[in-house]
Amino acid sequence: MNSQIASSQVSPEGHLLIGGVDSVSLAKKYGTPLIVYDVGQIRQQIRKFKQVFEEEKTSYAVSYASKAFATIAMYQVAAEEGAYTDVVSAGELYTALKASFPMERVSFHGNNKSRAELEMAVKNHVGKIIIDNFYEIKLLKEVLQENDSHIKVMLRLTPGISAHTHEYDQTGQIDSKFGFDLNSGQAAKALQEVLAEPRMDMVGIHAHIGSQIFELNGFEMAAQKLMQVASSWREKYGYTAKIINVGGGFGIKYVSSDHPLKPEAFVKAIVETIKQEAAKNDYPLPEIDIEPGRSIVGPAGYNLYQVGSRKDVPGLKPYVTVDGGMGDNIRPALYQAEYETVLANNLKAREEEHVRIAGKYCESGDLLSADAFLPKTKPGDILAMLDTGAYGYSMASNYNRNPRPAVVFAENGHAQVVVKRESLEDLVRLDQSYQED
Ligand SMILES: Cc1ncc(COP(=O)(O)O)c(C=O)c1O
Ligand SMILES: N[C@@H](CCCC[NH3+])C(=O)O
Repeated sequence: MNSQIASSQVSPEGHLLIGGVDSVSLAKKYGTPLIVYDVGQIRQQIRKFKQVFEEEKTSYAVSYASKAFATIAMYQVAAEEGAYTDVVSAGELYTALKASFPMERVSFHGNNKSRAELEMAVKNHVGKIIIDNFYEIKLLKEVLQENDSHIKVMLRLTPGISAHTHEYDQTGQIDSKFGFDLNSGQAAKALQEVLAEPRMDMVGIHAHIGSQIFELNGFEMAAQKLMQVASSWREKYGYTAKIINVGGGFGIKYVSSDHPLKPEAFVKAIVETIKQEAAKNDYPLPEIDIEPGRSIVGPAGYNLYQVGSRKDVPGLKPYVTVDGGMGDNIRPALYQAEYETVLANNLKAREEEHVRIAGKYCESGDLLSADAFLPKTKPGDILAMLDTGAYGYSMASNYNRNPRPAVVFAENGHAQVVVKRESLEDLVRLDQSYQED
């Protein structure tokens, strides 16, 4: 049996249990493809992050990077667990508002926030704006004046660290599109501009080096760099950062060859680095903020699919086709991301063939798995792809006019639909007929 499945997740008839609920019954009841979250696992991960900070006795914020999975129910769970959250668009902010997420715990990120988005953030009193560029300083200044308002801000810095991860997932390297560059003096200029603006309360600095990172080193370097910048700004400009935010990016295990540290181990290393740097430079210990997305929701998510057609290719791995694909999980096509897959309706069956799991979309690249080791499958079987909770549903599309799947939250043996399946009618809801004059 797949080693990523705990024995407690196997029902007596050999079905996969998610949050104590039979996944095969869920597939029958709600249809496939279906996205199911084990909510207990989400809560547990947030608690583990918080525990590290509590043990280290530092002030902190665990800010859930909601781009990984942004729905009303998810913001509610994050709020219940005392997490903060980051949003990167009016849409995410609107969803957080609908979830009654406490606005003072929201940070607004983004490298091209529009005037309308900044207005929405200011009017709803979000906790912090993480300023990314000079244009944004100007826009925000205008918005604050027009609304006779004040807001806490942080500056996003580009620390010049190339994290070991997929090129598309790097964000801290010098030529990144995100943040103010340190070496050219951009960052110091931004600091001066922001300090000169009485409506902006400059509370600290931020860096995020990338996503799905396995090594401690990049995070330690980023933490050290931020503290060095903070110390030099204190000396040069008399400015003391109250918050150091080191972003997210803690890697998770997708396949058996992945060996990441526990997400909370990354945080411990970051806190220790910041403490050491603070002691070395006699700097008042700042609040330490993190922004994990993937590590909070990734391992808790499962995509359930029903097996349909099969194509055998002499001498090559067969294609086993399912009723979903790149529309509900673009990551394999976009990043060659790998996942483990199990036969959810018979976990006890012996794996006997290597297959390719193809999606139903009209793209040869629509392969959910290039190599899955599975028992022999037949049409109607339910496959569960594991660890799909981050950047799956949030990057879903209606390609080929396929409706997006429903999302179910399962916890303590109960399941509840938290996002309905799109209907065919939903697909044409915004369409208008065209009439020639
Ligand atoms: C600024 C920022 N914070 C946090 C995250 C979350 O990253 P992850 O989901 O890898 O933890 C991202 C995404 O890479 C990001 O851009
Ligand atoms: N969508 C990416 C992560 C993006 C992180 C956002 N900066 C992934 O699935 O790996």
